[in-house]
Amino acid sequence: MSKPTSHNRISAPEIRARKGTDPIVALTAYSALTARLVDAHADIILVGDSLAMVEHGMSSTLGATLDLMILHGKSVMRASTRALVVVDLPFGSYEAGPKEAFESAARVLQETGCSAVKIEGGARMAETIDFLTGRGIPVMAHVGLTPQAVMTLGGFKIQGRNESDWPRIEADAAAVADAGAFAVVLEGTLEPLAERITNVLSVPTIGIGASSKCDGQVLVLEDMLGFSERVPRFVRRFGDLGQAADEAIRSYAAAVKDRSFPGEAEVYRSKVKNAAG
Ligand SMILES: Nc1nc(=O)c2c([nH]1)NC[C@@H]1CN(c3ccc(C(=O)N[C@@H](CCC(=O)O)C(=O)O)cc3)CN21
Ligand SMILES: CC(C)C(=O)C(=O)O
Ligand SMILES: [Mg+2]
Repeated sequence: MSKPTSHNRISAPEIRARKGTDPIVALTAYSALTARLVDAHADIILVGDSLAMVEHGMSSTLGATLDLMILHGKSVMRASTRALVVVDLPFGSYEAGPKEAFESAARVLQETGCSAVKIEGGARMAETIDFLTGRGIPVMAHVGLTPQAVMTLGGFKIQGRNESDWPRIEADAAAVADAGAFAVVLEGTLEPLAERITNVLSVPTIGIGASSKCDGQVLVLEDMLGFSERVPRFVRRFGDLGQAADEAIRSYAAAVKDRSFPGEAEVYRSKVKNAAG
């Protein structure tokens, strides 16, 4: 029996088994263009609901809808072959209960062909994570700074600044791991707390603004490429593509205005055909 092509991808169990081995490389991608670039080097491509802000100019992630996530998920799947593709379940598509979460997650897997979903929340999401994983849907969890809770948190606030909050965040991470999550994103948490959680958890932690001791790291691609104008402190700009793009677009505009574009090589000058041949 020939293997379906999707089985050439890294699987959720393979990511789980990476705990304590070499670091897991994850990045976001929302489109075919960026998915192709990331697929060459990353273990996990996350179709993050941050696309609401980065790609659609919204001021939070709350405006991402299930239809929008599926549209971007399909695009990423078409242009990737190796990486495990995880799609964020957006705000309002899973919080009401396990059944709502299953219906949303099943749509995402069926319509995009991706392998897993990510949901935000700790202990309160344990029942939902157990329900999904028990029905064939791998779940990546996300605790600490959970951007979908921006309104109740009062902003994108780093978590665990008060040591009295640590037991709650540790319990959240343990609860989602026990419920069957194959990995846990730890976002915007104090470094020693992230290290402690990584040491006690049986599944990999993927850090963003967390700790180099996490089992892997994730960043928003446009942030690390240097496209984003303002970025959180935890972002390292590994490139300056925003400036490179600005210079290219400026040159194009100048060339159009001074009529140096299009040039000889960029126009068609073959002999004009006439009735005589
Ligand atoms: N482009 C982009 N990159 C991201 O990393 C990202 C998104 N969008 N959207 C969803 C969330 C929101 N994120 C954010 C956004 C801002 C801060 C931020 O400005 N934090 C302050 C610290 C605040 C504090 O100390 O409590 C900072 O200075 O880094 C953090 C995470 C991370 N995620
Ligand atoms: C930052 C990552 C973890 C995310 O959830 C997103 O991009 O939406
Ligand atoms: Mg997200």
